[in-house]
Amino acid sequence: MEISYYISSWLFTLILALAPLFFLLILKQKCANTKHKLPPGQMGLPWLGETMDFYRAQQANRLFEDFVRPRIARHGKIFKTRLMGSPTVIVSGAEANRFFLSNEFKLVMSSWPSSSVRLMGKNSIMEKHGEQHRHVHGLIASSLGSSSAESLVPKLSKLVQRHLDAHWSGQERIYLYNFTKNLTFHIVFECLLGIDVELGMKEIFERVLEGVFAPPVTVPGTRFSRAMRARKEIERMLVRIVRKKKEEMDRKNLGGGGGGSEEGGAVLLPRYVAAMLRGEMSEEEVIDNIVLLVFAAYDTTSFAIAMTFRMLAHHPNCYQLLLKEHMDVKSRKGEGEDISGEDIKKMSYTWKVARESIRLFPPIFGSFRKAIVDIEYEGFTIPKGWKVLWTTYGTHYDPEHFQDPMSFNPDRFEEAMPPYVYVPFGGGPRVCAGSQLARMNILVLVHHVVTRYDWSLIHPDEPITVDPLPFPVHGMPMRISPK
Ligand code: HEM
Repeated sequence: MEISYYISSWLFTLILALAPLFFLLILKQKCANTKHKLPPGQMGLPWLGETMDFYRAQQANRLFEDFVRPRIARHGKIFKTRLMGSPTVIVSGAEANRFFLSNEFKLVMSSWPSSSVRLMGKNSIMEKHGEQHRHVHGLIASSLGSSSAESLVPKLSKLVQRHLDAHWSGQERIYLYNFTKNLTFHIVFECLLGIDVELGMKEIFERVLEGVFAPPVTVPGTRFSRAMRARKEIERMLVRIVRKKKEEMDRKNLGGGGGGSEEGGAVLLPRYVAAMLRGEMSEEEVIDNIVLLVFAAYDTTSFAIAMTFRMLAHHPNCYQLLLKEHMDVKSRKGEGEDISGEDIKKMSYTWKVARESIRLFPPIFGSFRKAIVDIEYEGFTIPKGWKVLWTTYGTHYDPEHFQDPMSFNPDRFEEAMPPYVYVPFGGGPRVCAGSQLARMNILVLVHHVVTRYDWSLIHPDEPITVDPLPFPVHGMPMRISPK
């Protein structure tokens, strides 16, 4: 009796003594919860999260309609989910684009699947940060600043005509998307890099690109292991080409301050090799960045061209305006005289048509970043290590920025856009380094097609699928006849 009385009074004293401590702990937890408030949203199943819904929507090219929009309606423009095991916050709107894209390296860093990194190489621009990133980005961007890109026009125009002669002459039906892929591949190598395309090169590159988003399984027979083998083949080819260029430039003593510009203006390989000779880039960096450029340019530009023609087929009035623009350019040329960088400036309506097509059909839906610190944004905390996904659709399809957003209206580009609203080429330090080349590629091809051929689409509403970037399922067959 005495013992039980002793124990209960001892317990009572202990509880009394610890009560303030418990109270403080609960208070602290509550404060922490309100201070570190996670965005609303569903994390879904363990590890898998909402991955299946995300990929189903993406594959049908309905990521915004079927995945993002319903969640914005439920939770608002910032919401959390879980994709492929990673807690992820999806953000929408111009302010979110500005915040996350301009804070690259400070709050976030771009985040690619390990298969992409292994196939592009760990020395490519996608894996570079800070000063090293700025150097490589600067080399590409200065080769393709608007005036340098315009200096590529004569070469690009000859290449386009050569491809039209080789693949369209005498044909009644061509596959536009497949044609533009082949053409873009040659443009990147021959016009931008200054490398002749060798037999079988494109097929090997395609095998590399097929594995870029595949699971990184190295068992023989998988997409990824095939892609890794192709990557080694490409590497051998490129090492030979880069070393040959290095010897040539070494002999001519062209490594110095001119950055290789003595070797031919905007052409990039001599610039890369000059940086190598100055000790600013390694051979591995040059090789990895060549592979990365093909990956960055190939499917994106081809899809942009395909969608521009699709929109022209759907909007005959716009086509008439565009055709007049090109016939005017052609009529001012002498017999056999080719277009120049100056003529590109006269294709402003065509560029509006292309920009509007890319707004509605962005080749890249957005991209992933990883939080490198805890981020406070809009009253929520995004914990360090979480992924952030910004999307082009978040602004491109928003009536706040684009009146009647799903309608095709090239004239909306007469007004200047506020920053971070029209973002098919991204923004901030990682803004697309090749947007000017994409512009030249689109304008020059459109010019030669519409001035030389009458054309119509065989499937004007051809379905688009995504794997991992969007493309028309039948390769966009077109009926053509010479004018
Ligand atoms: C219509 C065609 C194109 C579209 C829509 C496009 C879109 C984009 C986007 C959205 C990004 C940023 C990705 C991110 O923020 O993570 C990007 C980056 C990049 N693009 Fe493009 N691109 C196109 C064509 C090209 C071409 C033709 C080239 C070069 C030949 C190119 C080279 C690059 C490079 C090097 C980067 C990485 C920049 C960096 O990390 O600093 N792109 N592109």
